[in-house]
Amino acid sequence: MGEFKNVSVIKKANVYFDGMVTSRTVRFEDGTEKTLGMMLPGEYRFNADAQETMEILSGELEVQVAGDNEWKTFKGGEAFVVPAGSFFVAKVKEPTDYCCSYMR
Ligand SMILES: O=P(O)(O)O[C@H]1O[C@H](CO)[C@@H](O)[C@H]1O
Ligand SMILES: Nc1ncnc2[nH]cnc12
Repeated sequence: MGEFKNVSVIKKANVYFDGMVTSRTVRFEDGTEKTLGMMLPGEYRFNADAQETMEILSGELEVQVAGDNEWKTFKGGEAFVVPAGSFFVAKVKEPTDYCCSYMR
């Protein structure tokens, strides 16, 4: 599914880590939101208030989700889940395109 239909897109970009990570918010008719983002190479910690699913569209990163003591590599076509109220650390190896789905 390469596109979303009947959505609202918030004009203002979400900017993190001095612009090394940016995203756009897409709002669906049922009130749920996803963000479409790009992460440039670097290491970042992301807080996750709500549970989220990070779908990697292209690129490569290593991820450690809160509490895990291992790093897992994800590439285009793969995804990982971050529990609500936790965080994950990402070591981004190349520009990484992602779609993050937030569970309300
Ligand atoms: O949405 P909050 O909790 O502010 O967290 C966001 O802000 C932090 C970067 O400033 C990252 O951890 C990102 O996940
Ligand atoms: N928790 C998060 N998940 C995905 N992208 C983000 N950008 C900033 N925080 C994020």
